Amino acid sequence: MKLDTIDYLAKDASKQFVESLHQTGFSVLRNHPISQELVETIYSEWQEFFNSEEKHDFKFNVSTQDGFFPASVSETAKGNSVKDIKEYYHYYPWGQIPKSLEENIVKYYQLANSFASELLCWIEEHSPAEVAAHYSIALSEMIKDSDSTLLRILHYPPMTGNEESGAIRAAAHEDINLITVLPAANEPGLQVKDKDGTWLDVPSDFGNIIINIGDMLQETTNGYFPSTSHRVINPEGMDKTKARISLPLFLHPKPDVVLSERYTAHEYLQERLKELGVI
Ligand SMILES: O=C(O)CCC(=O)C(=O)O
Ligand SMILES: [Fe+2]
Repeated sequence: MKLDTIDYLAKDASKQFVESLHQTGFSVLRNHPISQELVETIYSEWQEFFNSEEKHDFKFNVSTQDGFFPASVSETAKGNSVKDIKEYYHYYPWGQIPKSLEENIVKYYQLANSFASELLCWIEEHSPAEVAAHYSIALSEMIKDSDSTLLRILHYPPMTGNEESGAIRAAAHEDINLITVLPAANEPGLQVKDKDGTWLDVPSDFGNIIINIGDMLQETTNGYFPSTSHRVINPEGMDKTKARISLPLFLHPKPDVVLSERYTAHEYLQERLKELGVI
């Protein structure tokens, strides 16, 4: 398996993009319309937030899952017993957000959502007819005005040497949602699992944007678009002292969208959150 970066401005970009998603579950775009300056500003604003004590004033609401998740309650990936070495913030447009961080996050949320909608149109356009026949509504309609789409701001702190044995920044997992839009983080570490089980580095040049398939689109397409395992490995050498910030947007359909004969989006999400021990 090979992950090339695709030029968003190329004539056949949409075709290459969708082919890569079909083959690998991942696609990496350069020359895309998401402002790198905005992404960098967000990284530095949130680094400051995670370094401050203010974050504890925004502790997540258990029932609605918005807000700050400290490392002590951080996720344990499905099938894993050790917690990931990370803390994060869940932003929803209806959820809590520090005033000083609101403007850029709202701007980014809107930009990335409309970009995702264009990419879902690309996916639909290049889906084989027998796959597209199972879309209950247009893919871009599934996420339109959805309250469930989640922007996660992730902070992987510098390594201290006291981490739990076997813990990594993000253990191997698959995303639950339809697709994920992920600007390359400010530090490396993201890897994707090849069909033969080898871990490959995702080309994460600063400025690239990574799109991956989640379980919901895999369910809807009966596996035509695979939801591939990925992880974030720990830094080595000099990089150990560096924090890593990343900004995945998890595109979630509206709850009553029918994904397949077996599931609506709501039913699917509940089942997966239960498995994760989040609810
Ligand atoms: O931090 C990253 O680059 C990836 C994070 C991720 O895969 C996730 O939060 O689902
Ligand atoms: Fe992920």
